Amino acid sequence: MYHSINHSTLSLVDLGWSEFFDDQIGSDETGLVPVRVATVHRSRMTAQSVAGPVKLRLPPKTNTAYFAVGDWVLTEPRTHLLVRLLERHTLLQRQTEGARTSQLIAANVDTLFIVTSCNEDFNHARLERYLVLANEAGTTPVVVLTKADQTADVSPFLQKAAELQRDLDVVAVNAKSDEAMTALAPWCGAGQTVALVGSSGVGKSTLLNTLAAKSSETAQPTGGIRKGDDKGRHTTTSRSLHPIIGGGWVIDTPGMRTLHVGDVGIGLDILFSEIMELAPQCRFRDCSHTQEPGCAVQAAVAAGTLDPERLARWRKLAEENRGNSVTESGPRGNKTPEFRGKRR
Ligand SMILES: Nc1nc2c(ncn2[C@@H]2O[C@H](COP(=O)(O)OP(=O)(O)OP(=O)(O)O)[C@@H](O)[C@H]2O)c(=O)[nH]1
Ligand SMILES: [Zn+2]
Repeated sequence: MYHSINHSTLSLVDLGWSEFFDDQIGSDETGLVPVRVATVHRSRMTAQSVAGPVKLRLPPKTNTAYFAVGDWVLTEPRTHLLVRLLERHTLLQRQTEGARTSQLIAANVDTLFIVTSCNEDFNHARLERYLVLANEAGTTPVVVLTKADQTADVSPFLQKAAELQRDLDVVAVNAKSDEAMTALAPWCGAGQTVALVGSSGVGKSTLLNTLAAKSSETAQPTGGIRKGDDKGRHTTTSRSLHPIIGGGWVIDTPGMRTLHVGDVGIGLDILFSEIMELAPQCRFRDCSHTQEPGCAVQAAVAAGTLDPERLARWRKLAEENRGNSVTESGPRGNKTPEFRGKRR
């Protein structure tokens, strides 16, 4: 089976362009060409243009760490010289331990496919961290449960995933099969951008190869999983923008071992909305929901409508977020909130 992308039929809208970006073009910039960043390396970057892939010419002293895969940039038509980065619609980023700025994961992503498999990779606390990341970026999260073909019953996994966040979409697939493509089609239409995150070995590369219908020469290498511990080996090393068959774009991300949270207040409130909605009913406005009298959150735990482990995970993330946020005073309070995504 061989598929090819006919670049001559691509429009800017097919590439993910919208009014949001159009509105940013100055009257003196109409001669410049918008292209979408496809790969970011230490000293070089490539992009997708309506005419196909291009190698960007970078001005001297360009710091490529300020650019993310999925970014829209304006370029000189003949030289492909990078002129200006356009403001992002969404920005997925993560805090790195001890780092003063965050690491950019991907920009202008509509949907984040949070990939986990129907085995012991499934981990509430880890998935909740990915959900916070997506919520904070303004990106719609979808939990994709892979290896549905390797479990007798997917329903407990579907159930556990659906409980992670209100109105969360959850899909179970065999990442190796073309049916995965059909199941994920609602988020992969023309001009839509999805990104894949998840632990090593859950099937991100396999899913990417299915979505992009990679031939064996262009396929991402996939790692054979080690028997016994359900942990894969790291096989993905860099991120890039790939066309999805039938429309849309997919960005793969290298396995992220640690995912710290900071400056994600909105992301946390969306994730734990059932807890947030109880808080105003507590007797004390500054209730810590631990042992205060008249605490609506503790009452929900006692009534069996709120899982105490869920409450404990909220507490842990909220505390970590407080310690890592710029709005807090203290040693980390002088961080500059640069390059933050715009919320919808
Ligand atoms: N049967 C089955 N095997 C799968 C499925 N998804 C992934 N695999 C297998 O699981 C192994 C790991 O998949 P990868 O796609 O390499 O995982 P990854 O998430 O890209 O891993 P990293 O590159 O390390 O981040 C491979 O041997 C895949 O063939 C699935 O849905 N069903
Ligand atoms: Zn309370």
